[in-house]
Amino acid sequence: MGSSALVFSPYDREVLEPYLPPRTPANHGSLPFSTLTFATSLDSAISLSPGVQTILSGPESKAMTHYLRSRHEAILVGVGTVMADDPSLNCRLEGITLEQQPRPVVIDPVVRWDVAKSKCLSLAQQGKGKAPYIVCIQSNPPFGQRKALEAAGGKYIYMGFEDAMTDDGFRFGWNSILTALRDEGLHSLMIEGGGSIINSLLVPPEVELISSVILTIAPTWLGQGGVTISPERKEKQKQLRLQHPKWHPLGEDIILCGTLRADRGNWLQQHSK
Ligand SMILES: NC(=O)c1ccc[n+]([C@@H]2O[C@H](COP(=O)([O-])OP(=O)(O)OC[C@H]3O[C@@H](n4cnc5c(N)ncnc54)[C@H](O)[C@@H]3O)[C@@H](O)[C@H]2O)c1
Ligand SMILES: Nc1nc(=O)c(N)c(NC[C@H](O)[C@H](O)[C@H](O)COP(=O)(O)O)[nH]1
Repeated sequence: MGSSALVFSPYDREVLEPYLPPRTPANHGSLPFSTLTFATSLDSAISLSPGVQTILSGPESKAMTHYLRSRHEAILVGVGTVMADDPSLNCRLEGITLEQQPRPVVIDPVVRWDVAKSKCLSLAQQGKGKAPYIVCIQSNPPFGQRKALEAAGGKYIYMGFEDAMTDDGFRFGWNSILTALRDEGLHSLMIEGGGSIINSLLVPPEVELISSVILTIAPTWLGQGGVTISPERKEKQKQLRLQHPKWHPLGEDIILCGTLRADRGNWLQQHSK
């Protein structure tokens, strides 16, 4: 995505409003309002392959993503995404103050990402975004990286070792991740990807932690071999279906909003036009 300021219309903002975190944060103690949001192709791919950044959003839905960034206190991605994209993870809408910028959160269990060389940290050093919080298990990250991160206002958040080890590496439970972020004072979280992060959230019981879903669907097929969104289906699991879906065309793309959480249904029914 480029660096010029973006504009998102008041009409489009109103359409999204029922799916966004309340402007006054909810009860102290509750987990962050978590919005799952990503751009997908018609064949459910979010990129051509794991290490490749693939632009799917058109200019209008790109502006929407930046509006979403302005409406959440944090923006979460996995280490695969920061390694592939070296993203800015800031909001480039006109008139956004540093206070309104989202806090980037990167899930990076064994600290593979060199934050000191990242665009994201460089922007924080220039006052154009906040420095990231890195969720990891590694209790001794490289000294130079830690120094640069902390000097810019970022930090490592250390998760417990005991529960995290699986056959294919370290996996933190989503409840634990959201609890750790709540304890950092974050009330709302926009989860942008990548594939591993999204697929691991779209299974019960984790799916109940997602407050809203806002997808960009681009009119393109990426073909086989891409990073696809297709969560594991557990035995006897019911079909996972978006509740209270709302379709909203934006440029050449379509935005699909909805919820997966039983307790959000009534609220959405009352507030959706
Ligand atoms: N189209 C979009 O909206 C969009 C959004 C984000 C990323 N992407 C693309 O997705 C691709 C990256 O996806 P990916 O699946 O390879 O990487 P990812 O960003 O999902 O990161 C995966 C890594 O995160 C860590 N991780 C994930 N869940 C964890 C958990 N519960 N506990 C501990 N660690 C966990 C693991 O180390 C894992 O290897 C890139 O090509 C990127 O461009 C696209
Ligand atoms: N909404 C959206 N449309 C896309 O076409 C695309 N590729 C992404 N990808 C999300 C991922 O998190 C990327 O890393 C950031 O979109 C890049 O982020 P920056 O603009 O550099 O901040 N997201």
